Amino acid sequence: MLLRLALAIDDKKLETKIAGKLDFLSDLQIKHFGASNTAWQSLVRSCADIFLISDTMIPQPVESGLSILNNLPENPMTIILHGNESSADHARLLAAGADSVIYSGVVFSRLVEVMETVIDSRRQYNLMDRYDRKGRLKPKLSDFISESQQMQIFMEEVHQVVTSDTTLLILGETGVGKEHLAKAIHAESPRSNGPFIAVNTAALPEQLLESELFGHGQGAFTGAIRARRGSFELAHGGTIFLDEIGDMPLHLQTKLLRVLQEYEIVPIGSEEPTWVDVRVIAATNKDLEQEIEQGRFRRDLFYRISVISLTIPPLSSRKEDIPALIRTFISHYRKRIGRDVLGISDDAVMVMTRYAWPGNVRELMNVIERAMLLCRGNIITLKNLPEGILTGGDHENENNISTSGSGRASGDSYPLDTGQNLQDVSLCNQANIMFNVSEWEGKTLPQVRQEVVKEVEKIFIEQVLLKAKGRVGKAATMAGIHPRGLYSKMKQLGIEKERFKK
Ligand SMILES: Nc1ncnc2c1ncn2[C@@H]1O[C@H](COP(=O)(O)OP(=O)(O)OP(=O)(O)O)[C@@H](O)[C@H]1O
Repeated sequence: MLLRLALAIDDKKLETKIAGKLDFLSDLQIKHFGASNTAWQSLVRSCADIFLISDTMIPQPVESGLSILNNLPENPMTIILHGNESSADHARLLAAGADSVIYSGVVFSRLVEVMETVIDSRRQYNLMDRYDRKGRLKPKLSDFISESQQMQIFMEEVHQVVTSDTTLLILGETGVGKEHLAKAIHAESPRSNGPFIAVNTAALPEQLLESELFGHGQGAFTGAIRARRGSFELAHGGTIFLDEIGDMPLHLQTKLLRVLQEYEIVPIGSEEPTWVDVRVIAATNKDLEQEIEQGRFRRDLFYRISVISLTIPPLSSRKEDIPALIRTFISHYRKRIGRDVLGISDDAVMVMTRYAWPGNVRELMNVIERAMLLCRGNIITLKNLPEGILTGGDHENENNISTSGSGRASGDSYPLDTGQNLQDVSLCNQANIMFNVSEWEGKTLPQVRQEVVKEVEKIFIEQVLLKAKGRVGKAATMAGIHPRGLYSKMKQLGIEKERFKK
């Protein structure tokens, strides 16, 4: 983040000397306000992080003057240069809320030392403010679930680009984890000590977005009573994440292109460019090539941002990741919502694995959170899942299903899709997926046959009931048996039709 230092010192020579000494700090932007009668109003609206001002600048009584500065939204640090050494005056200013009071006649090197310390602590404060107050999850690349081959290949690509400082374009369907990935890349990049600032470019009207990105000066437009710093300035030394870049208005695309070429921003209403050191990660779920064809996206900007592009595979194409993601979210929400939910039944996992997840990981997270809130015991069951999931949506990509790693226990069940969806799985794997093979040890073939038949019947009946949405008559027709026969089987196997009703 760029730090703003506001100087209003009644000794012009001293002000110039201090500015000259601190000018080498690349994250410091120095603004001079002079010592005129009108300087105070501009100071208050300057959006500064640090004020270095003469005591003569503060309106009387000093207590109210300092309280105005202390109540500014930036929560600035105030250093007062005092014309005399009187410790009583210094104590009064400190009691009134100044962070530091220095005698203006002090040795110059001592004054610079104090300033450097204040600037450093402000840097730390800004970082703490960004990361700790909101207590957000800090994603790590190592936490990305990659049971599926698609995700393993994808994460290899990610690891190759994480340490480079190049602009990145992350593509993928909505909710697939583009911002999550951008945060993880930032956290493992050499910029991880700097801020990560995310801006959703589709969420704001054009003028607000421009101000959000580049900032504005005081009086830049009606209502701009105070200066405002833009996200590029806040992201100085770190990463800016431009979400939904495909929705950015054309005229801002031109401004953005300039930033990417020159690394300079010009706040609205200002003519003074400011240099920023920022890595840009952009994301979209739109087809940018198509947007270019339609004249809605600049080709030159596309080339600039897509030096490296990463496409996160949709959840529907990496269903092997679903059981592990479910477990991760259960333990995440267990802590967050304080519910003693320990796991999820296998039939619920199976149904979730077969669902198409158009809202991707976000939708999966929401379904788990909801299920945990509804769950009466400590295991999530089919009853806790929304109808849309139970009826399976369009059951897209069923041939991607695998439940490896779901930790099945004997006696649990899930509906099996008969036929082709297991074609490419070896026989041995099929057995392991469907049954707890280790429990067959020491049993005779007739005993195992009886157990297996019972299990297969259960799976099959659940499958037809699921398809028939709990209507026993329809399920019996699909199963090719009499409804009475199906009822008695269901009773014997402990299957309740209510679980499958819409
Ligand atoms: N691999 C993952 N592990 C854990 N949580 C994840 C993962 N991927 C995504 N999430 C979570 O899913 C939710 C949606 O992710 P995110 O906002 O990054 O998606 P997105 O692709 O940027 O969505 P949109 O296109 O709608 O902006 C977030 O709460 C995020 O923390």
